[in-house]
Amino acid sequence: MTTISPLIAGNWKMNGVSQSLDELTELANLLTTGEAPRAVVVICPPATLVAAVAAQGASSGIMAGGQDCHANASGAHTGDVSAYMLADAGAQFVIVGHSERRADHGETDDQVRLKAEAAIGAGLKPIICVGETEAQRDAGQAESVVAAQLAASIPDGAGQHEVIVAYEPIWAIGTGRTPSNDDIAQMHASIRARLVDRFGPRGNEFRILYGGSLKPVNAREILAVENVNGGLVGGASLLAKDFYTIISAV
Ligand SMILES: O=C(CO)COP(=O)(O)O
Repeated sequence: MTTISPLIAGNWKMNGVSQSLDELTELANLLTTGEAPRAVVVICPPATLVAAVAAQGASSGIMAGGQDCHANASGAHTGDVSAYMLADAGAQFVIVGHSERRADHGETDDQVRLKAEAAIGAGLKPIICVGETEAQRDAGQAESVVAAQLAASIPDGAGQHEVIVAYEPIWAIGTGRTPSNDDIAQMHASIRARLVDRFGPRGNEFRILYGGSLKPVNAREILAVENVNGGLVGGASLLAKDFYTIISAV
């Protein structure tokens, strides 16, 4: 099995104004004064802060990412931001297909795939999110739902680029609940198998992140689960100390 360098990404969601960059400064201090982090560290702030995070994070190795992008490079799309614009602002990553966008904006797998393609085209690394609802898990459909999302959301060209998958069970997001380690292991193994099926040995090199109530208290055990190659952190990424504790748990 190829060794994959783990990645911890903070998704600030619609939290954070310019003062929040104080947290970034604190995180940078923790990262540069403590033991060198064993993970690639990414912060995905609101679009208004991407340029500031990219500029301010650079000296401590923190990279910036967007939380979404439009599938087109430019055009009449009021309120949207393209992958090129994020790259131009200094981003290196972009989250696509987050369940909150799938739910709030009716985003389909096809749209998510087009966004991922746009991201790749702009030189960004897409973090493609998948995950089941609680009802789907209770009905024993979690793996088939995620498999269908993977099949339709990941572009065919992903094997030639750096594409990251994030498994985020919807019922675990912001709830303080997480799947058992066995359930996480089973889902990540299933995702891995599908990636290898589709992309051959290259499928072993994709990072598969876990997201959903990843916290300082559970990070060490979740991040140690096989095929968990890092995390996508919401609430706990807003405080530098908490986020640093998760990074250090790798
Ligand atoms: O949605 C998430 C990250 O994208 C997870 O959010 P929480 O860590 O707040 O559960």
